[in-house]
Amino acid sequence: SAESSETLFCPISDTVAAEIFKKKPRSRHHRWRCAEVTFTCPEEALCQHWVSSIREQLAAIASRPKHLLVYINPYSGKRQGKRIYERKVAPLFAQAGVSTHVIVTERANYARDQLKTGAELQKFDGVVCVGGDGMFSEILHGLIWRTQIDGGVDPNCPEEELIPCTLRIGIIPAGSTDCICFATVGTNDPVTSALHIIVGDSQPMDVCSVHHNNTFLQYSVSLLGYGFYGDVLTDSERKRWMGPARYDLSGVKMFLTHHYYEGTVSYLPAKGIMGTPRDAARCRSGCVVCQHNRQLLPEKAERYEVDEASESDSEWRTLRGKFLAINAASMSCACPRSPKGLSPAAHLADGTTDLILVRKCSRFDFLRHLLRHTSKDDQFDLAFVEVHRVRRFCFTPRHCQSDSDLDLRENGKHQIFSQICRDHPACGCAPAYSSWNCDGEILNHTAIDVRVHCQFIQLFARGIEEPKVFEELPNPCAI
Ligand SMILES: Nc1ncnc2c1ncn2[C@@H]1O[C@H](COP(=O)(O)OP(=O)(O)OP(=O)(O)O)[C@@H](O)[C@H]1O
Ligand SMILES: CCCCCCCCCCCCC/C=C/[C@@H](O)[C@H](CO)NC(=O)CCCCC
Ligand SMILES: [Ca+2]
Repeated sequence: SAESSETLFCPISDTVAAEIFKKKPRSRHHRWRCAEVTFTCPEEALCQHWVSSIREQLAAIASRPKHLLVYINPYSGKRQGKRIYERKVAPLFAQAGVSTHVIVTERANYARDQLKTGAELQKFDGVVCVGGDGMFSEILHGLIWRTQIDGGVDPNCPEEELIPCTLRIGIIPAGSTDCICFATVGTNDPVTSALHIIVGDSQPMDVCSVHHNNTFLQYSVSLLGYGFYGDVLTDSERKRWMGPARYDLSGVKMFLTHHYYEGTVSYLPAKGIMGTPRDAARCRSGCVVCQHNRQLLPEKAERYEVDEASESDSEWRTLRGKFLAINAASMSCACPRSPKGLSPAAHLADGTTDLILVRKCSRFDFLRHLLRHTSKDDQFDLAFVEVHRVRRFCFTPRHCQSDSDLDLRENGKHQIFSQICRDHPACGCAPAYSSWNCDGEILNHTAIDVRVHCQFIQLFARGIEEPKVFEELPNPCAI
């Protein structure tokens, strides 16, 4: 009788593929590809039995999503989002039996607003965004907001214990920076991300809430940057038509302008935790530092009391000065521009953020600091740079000590003058204020209060896998 064969869908990493097929691993680490493995057996009935058993086993894995809500931003990055999804991702979802409800966004905040109020979320196992960090931010805001309102929690209160979101978020990278995807997967490759979604991976992630007085402003998972990165973002928004290259042009421009800003930073150091921002070790798949530090935090009710106690214990530290940049990196912020990131030893899910203060220095020194983001040298090993691992911090710009100053400034006057100064750096008048870059969005307040919420959301990812040495791999024939 004729032999029967059936091809099964099997995502594997390059290194495992190399071991199975005895090829050399490809140089671009962390990419996953589909491989076809054909099994043959002498009887068709037996073959069908195998196929249906394997399908049943796969369907029984509860962590694998079966129904996904997908939002595509058609204007992300090089405007390839729709094409990337249709050509590279949709066929994989179909092959893996994942059903989808796909929505192409019609305007900015379309996805966020739908998730906040309209979308019926009960029937989905996760929400996927096709786009960049801004699109991810929309999904994050929609889901967090919806969860708090449904649970009766007031997001405007900075002390409120937020309710974590249960729906996982998937990112199909199609943006300009793709920092969140890169730092959680190790590459910004749509096929790899689709496969992590299909196999149902989970990666917890910290979320910072940002408040001004008692008003909620925004959530952040990657970079909160005042000074250099705030100015780069403000300038680059007017060059959106250039696509991803806008950041390079604005980066050079803002480096040459060399503005510094005065202000006061207060922070609550993360005490008793494992890890420091100067460690050589990195946050990797199954990170023990993240697991350990999560366990240090007491459960909900007690945690609130402990935070209150430590804050009143005056463990807060305060620094004043002139800063070229104030950055809070809740994760490494690794991206194709800087594969080691703004804070290479930061952790995805340890309940802390790395507060990096770059004080006023010469252009030459600032360039040394920036260039070290792209080399092996330590960007913190410079006299004008300091870094602290913190649970919470506040910033107040120098000219903003009272509420009345604040209202005047934020209602336009400051915006107009700082814009004139930015556009005409030759006027010699340095602007008093920068803006906060919050995961690629500009905040419209400069005095902010930031608090880290440990492991607040879950992504369809598994963290960056350490490349394995060949000999360490099990022999597939022996399993
Ligand atoms: N249909 C749409 N039309 C215009 N803007 C949109 C639309 N859908 C989403 N947006 C907005 O586009 C902005 C940029 O999107 P996104 O982050 O996906 O791309 P990017 O800026 O190129 O990438 P990155 O954030 O990685 O730098 C987001 O702020 C998002 O709110
Ligand atoms: C003169 C040579 C200088 C070389 C310096 C390279 C330093 C690169 C560090 C890159 C840090 C990226 C941090 C990520 C921030 C994202 O949340 C945000 C949203 O996508 N992207 C930007 O704000 C876009 C920010 C782009 C900054 C360039
Ligand atoms: Ca963190």
